[in-house]
Amino acid sequence: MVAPPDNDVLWARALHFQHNGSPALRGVSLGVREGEILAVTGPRGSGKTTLLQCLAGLLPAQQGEVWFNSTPVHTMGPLTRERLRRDRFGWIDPVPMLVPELNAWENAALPLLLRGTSRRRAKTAALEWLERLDIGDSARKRPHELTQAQRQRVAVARALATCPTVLFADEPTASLHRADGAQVLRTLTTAARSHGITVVIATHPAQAADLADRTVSLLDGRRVNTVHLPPVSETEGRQTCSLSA
Ligand SMILES: Nc1ncnc2c1ncn2[C@@H]1O[C@H](COP(=O)(O)OP(=O)(O)OP(=O)(O)O)[C@@H](O)[C@H]1O
Repeated sequence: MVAPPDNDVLWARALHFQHNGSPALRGVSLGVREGEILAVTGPRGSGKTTLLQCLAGLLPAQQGEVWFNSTPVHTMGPLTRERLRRDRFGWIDPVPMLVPELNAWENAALPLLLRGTSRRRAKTAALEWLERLDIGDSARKRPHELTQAQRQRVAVARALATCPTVLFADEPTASLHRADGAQVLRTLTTAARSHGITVVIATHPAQAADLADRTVSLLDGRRVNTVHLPPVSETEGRQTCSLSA
């Protein structure tokens, strides 16, 4: 087993995954640099979701390797992967999955509360992110009182509230109208850049060109090309996440 390059926060080698015998990934290798926004594009069924799930430790790689910093994820047991996901990763689904019994700020604060952050600090952090996502006024509303776009903003706030090392976003604007989607993406990428959060986002090529530093394209579970865009030098003025329990 060869350790990944130092400047890659995530690194995958020759990843294979089959869903019930049907191949979804056929030998995908890639590295994700710290602070980078990497877009994963490809037609429906090309393996984008499966790749993100393998990188995030949601699915165990069936063949190949996944490394987070210098730690092999592919050899971790389910509990260790779960802890890694809880402590270091954020995840945004195409359709917002909120707890119906909790209001918007409680949903956004949930990962912090699960980590043991005090309720007061978790609430403060959740409210800050809801404000940044222009949904602060609805902080006390339950999911059924919100529009789909508002629910997705809550899901984005929830993913950012922990200041994850890596944020995985699986077609996060799939359920939104174009204007809503564009604003959510802008807020997400601005927040990620200002906090040094690495982002791996499955998205359409048109959106990828606007928001990502680099694009990896998949077709039938294989990488087909990579587009390099000029690096964005926004490390100056970067904010830090200082939240603790
Ligand atoms: N749970 C599952 N059970 C069986 N097959 C699956 C499952 N999930 C994905 N697949 C299959 O694996 C392949 C890759 O799917 P995946 O969802 O990773 O691609 P995708 O690029 O994210 O597609 P989409 O844009 O439609 O979400 C597809 O052929 C898909 O039908």
